[in-house]
Amino acid sequence: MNQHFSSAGATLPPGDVAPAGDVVRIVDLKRRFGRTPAVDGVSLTVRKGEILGIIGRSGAGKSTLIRCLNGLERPDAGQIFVEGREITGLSERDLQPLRRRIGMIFQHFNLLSAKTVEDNVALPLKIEGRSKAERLARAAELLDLVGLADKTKAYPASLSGGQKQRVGIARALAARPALLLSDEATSALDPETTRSILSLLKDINQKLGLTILLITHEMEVIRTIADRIAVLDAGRIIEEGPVWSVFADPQSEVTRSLLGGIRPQLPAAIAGRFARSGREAILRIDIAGEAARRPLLQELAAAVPGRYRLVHGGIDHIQGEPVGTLFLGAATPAGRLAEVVDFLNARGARVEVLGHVTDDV
Ligand SMILES: Nc1ncnc2c1ncn2[C@@H]1O[C@H](COP(=O)(O)OP(=O)(O)OP(=O)(O)O)[C@@H](O)[C@H]1O
Repeated sequence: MNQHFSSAGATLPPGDVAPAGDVVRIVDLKRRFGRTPAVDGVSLTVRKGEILGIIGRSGAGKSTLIRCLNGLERPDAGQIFVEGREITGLSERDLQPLRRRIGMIFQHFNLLSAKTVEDNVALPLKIEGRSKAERLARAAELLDLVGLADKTKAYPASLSGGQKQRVGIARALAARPALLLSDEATSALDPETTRSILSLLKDINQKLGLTILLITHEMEVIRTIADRIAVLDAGRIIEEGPVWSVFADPQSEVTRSLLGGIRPQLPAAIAGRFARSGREAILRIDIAGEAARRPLLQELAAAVPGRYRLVHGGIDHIQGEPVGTLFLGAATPAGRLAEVVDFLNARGARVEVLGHVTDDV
């Protein structure tokens, strides 16, 4: 892997080689603007072949983190290693070859309107001084990969947003980067086009083993393609883990709020009928992994007598793991609701009693 850096001129202090498999390693990175700590001690690793999603609200520090990573911003403290080479502190000249190891795609595509699709894709290779024949062959190969083989001679203005982003992806891959950095790459696209671009990115990740760092404010994007998620807030990583487990059991209020839009909610028609005298409790049951695989409801009915019915919810699959929320109506003999909650908790479910209804919702 290090052969790419023969001209980088960066020397590594002993012991500072990133472990094999880490494409990016960020250690205690800090960057402040006046009194604002935009990035406030971020440590993060992007492993070879994975898709890591970084999510955060507006102002969380995502752009600053990216700008530090691609060398556009100088951090105040901390270190960034790309394929084991430290980039922090390098001169602009020494940074250039390392910068080429990172391909970027952007929200607004950043294509050159006066150049054809093929020339846009080949541009990074022109900058590298590759021959025209080599550039055209690589552009053709990449346009085929992104499904635009018939648009070689077209100009960006004649393309749809999704097609423009496909050109952006092809261009980002031209110089065979170690990392693809996606900065809100689907934020300007409609939901259907977003799905097709995400599916293309996943496909490329699997086919080429390409490592992807994806910055977004949309949980749906993370859910669809990321392996791991890191939640950034006020310049800090406040939560990190496999996507399915963070979705199943978010630890922070910020993550819960970011997940708000895509987590199942009790329909307002039911919540609006909560009544003090209701006999039937409505429970929210969050389950994932093992708890979602077992016949939980059957076991519950056998352990605590009562009438149980599913009023809303279901099981989704994230990275092949079952993750879901069930809204259960539980009419149990007086005083036994606590047993239901304890039973479910003991089997790894998280349970919340939302309210009570009369039997007819
Ligand atoms: N050049 C700058 N000068 C002053 N303050 C800055 C500068 N760049 C960023 N900031 C501040 O740093 C904090 C983090 O900003 P940043 O743009 O990195 O967040 P973000 O997560 O990318 O937000 P968004 O999603 O809105 O782009 C914000 O409070 C922002 O106002």
